[in-house]
Amino acid sequence: MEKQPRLLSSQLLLKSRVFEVTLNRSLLTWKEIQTKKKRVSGGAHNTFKVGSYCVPVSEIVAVRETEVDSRTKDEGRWQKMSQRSTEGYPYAFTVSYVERARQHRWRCSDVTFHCSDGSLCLQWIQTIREQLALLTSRPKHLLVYINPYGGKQQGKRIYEEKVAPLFSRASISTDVIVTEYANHARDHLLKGADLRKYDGVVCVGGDGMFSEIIHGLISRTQRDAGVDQNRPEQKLVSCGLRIGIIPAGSTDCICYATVGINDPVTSALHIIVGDSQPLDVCSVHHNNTFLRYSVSLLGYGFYGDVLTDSERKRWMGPARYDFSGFKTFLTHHYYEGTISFLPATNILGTPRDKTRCRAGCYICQHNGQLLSEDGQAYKTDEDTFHSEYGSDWRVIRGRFLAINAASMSCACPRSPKGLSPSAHLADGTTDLILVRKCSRINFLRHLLRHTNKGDQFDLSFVEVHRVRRFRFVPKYCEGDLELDLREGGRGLFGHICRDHPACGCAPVNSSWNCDGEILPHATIEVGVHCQLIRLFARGIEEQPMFDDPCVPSVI
Ligand SMILES: Nc1ncnc2c1ncn2[C@@H]1O[C@H](COP(=O)(O)OP(=O)(O)OP(=O)(O)O)[C@@H](O)[C@H]1O
Ligand SMILES: CCCCCCCCCCCCC/C=C/[C@@H](O)[C@H](CO)NC(C)=O
Ligand SMILES: [Ca+2]
Repeated sequence: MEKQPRLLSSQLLLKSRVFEVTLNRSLLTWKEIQTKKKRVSGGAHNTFKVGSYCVPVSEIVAVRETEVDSRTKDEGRWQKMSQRSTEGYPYAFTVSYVERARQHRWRCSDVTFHCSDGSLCLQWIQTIREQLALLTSRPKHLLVYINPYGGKQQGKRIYEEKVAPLFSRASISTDVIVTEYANHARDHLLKGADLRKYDGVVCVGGDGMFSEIIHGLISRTQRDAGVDQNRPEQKLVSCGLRIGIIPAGSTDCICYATVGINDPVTSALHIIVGDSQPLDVCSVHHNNTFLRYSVSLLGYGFYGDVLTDSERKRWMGPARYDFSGFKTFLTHHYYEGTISFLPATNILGTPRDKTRCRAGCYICQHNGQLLSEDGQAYKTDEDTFHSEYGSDWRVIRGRFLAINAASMSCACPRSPKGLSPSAHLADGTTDLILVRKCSRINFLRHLLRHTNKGDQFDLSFVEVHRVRRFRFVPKYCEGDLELDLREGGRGLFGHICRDHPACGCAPVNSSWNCDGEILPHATIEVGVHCQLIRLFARGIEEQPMFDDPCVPSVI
């Protein structure tokens, strides 16, 4: 690696020991000067190692002047520091930086360096600040929406106690709106907010709240650009503002699948360092009318029924999904219909390969580049689009327990590898998973494989296709019949019995679960818009970085 010119280098005191501290354009390093040696155990001979640490400048949160007291704070308790320990070093500055912990968790840690004179101390502070100012991808002013009722209703507390102090340490100013009703954030983004003032939007809540934010932002962007969202084949304009997710919901699938953990401090730090992760967005239409956008799961059958049932049990909090999941599993309803899809061809990756979408994903970059070069998915090619029964499209009629389209892995704490473990965040495709009618025990095998190492696709009744577009038409959908059935119309068609002798009144149609919202129609048409939005995230990092030399650990 090319050696970077030093911007500053001084001998400073850290915890009573003298370190050579160096700053160049990309790294802050501190190396103990060998006055004392640290014994490292484990060898036949005694070996000695000198502490040497480094932090990338891009992961420094802030630097501040620190008042030197005879008392110093150490690991949460106040300790008396001997007068000798800071003698000759009466000035100090503290660097806050990102430290990696287990399971993709980030923490904000502090290191305080003591200096022999005041001007040197100020020079360090000023030079580090100048370096931080060069990081133009960092947000300075954010618009924050808090859903006080998401998840365990802790959104406001989480933001105030864990996130706001970090934003203020990083000199990020915020306008905060605590929502007062559902769709408050969406409508504010769509109609009220002056978005030119902000470098990004932050959503404190769960997947449903995130969905509100993207609907506000995407629709606003299309409206401003004069783009008609009702045309399914329309190429959409990508959004300029990045979105940060502070997880405070029940599933927090989008946060988990893009960061690797649902932890508010980790997410806040990804926002502060100005990460950027593009994300595919599916548009969902019914009869040439725009319905909704989806970034994670579009699920018909099992996941639609789980959601429909769980919405009536919101009072249970996150546990409602377990309750409704178990209940829906027992009902074991299947649904008939026709699914047609346009397979994604000439791309890297398949839904059954072992590659995982990780930070800096090559497959996303490669496939995204292909799409932007030839505009393949949106040639506004009425021909391809309408040739449903032409050679490009595939058509499958059948009885399904579940039809799931996963535009990302949909990993979440309940299923750490997700519904489609090899799906990509930004490759312009969605993984269409068809689970045909099978026995309860087989369906259970499929479900349980979401939670263990088993391959949930390696079952005769499951198939998975990586697609750019798909359509679904339920068997029973003529005219108003569909609506009548869906709206619980207990009228003429409300109780159509099929071969369910036990209940005698199985519903003929399910509903679509669209990122946790129920769609009003079963007949839908879906297209993937490659990298339409960007998050303050970087994708899941390849491995816990404990052994990486470039974190504050002994080199
Ligand atoms: N002030 C509010 N009052 C009532 N509902 C709100 C309010 N603000 C937002 N909402 C709605 O609450 C719904 C659920 O919120 P959210 O997604 O934050 O939590 P969740 O459903 O518990 O979590 P998840 O979506 O991860 O399962 C969203 O659809 C959102 O539109
Ligand atoms: C009877 C055993 C069942 C075990 C099943 C475990 C499978 C869990 C897979 C969960 C995937 C969730 C995908 C995310 C969907 C979100 O969009 C949505 C809104 O938050 N959440 C749900 C639960 O619909
Ligand atoms: Ca994708």
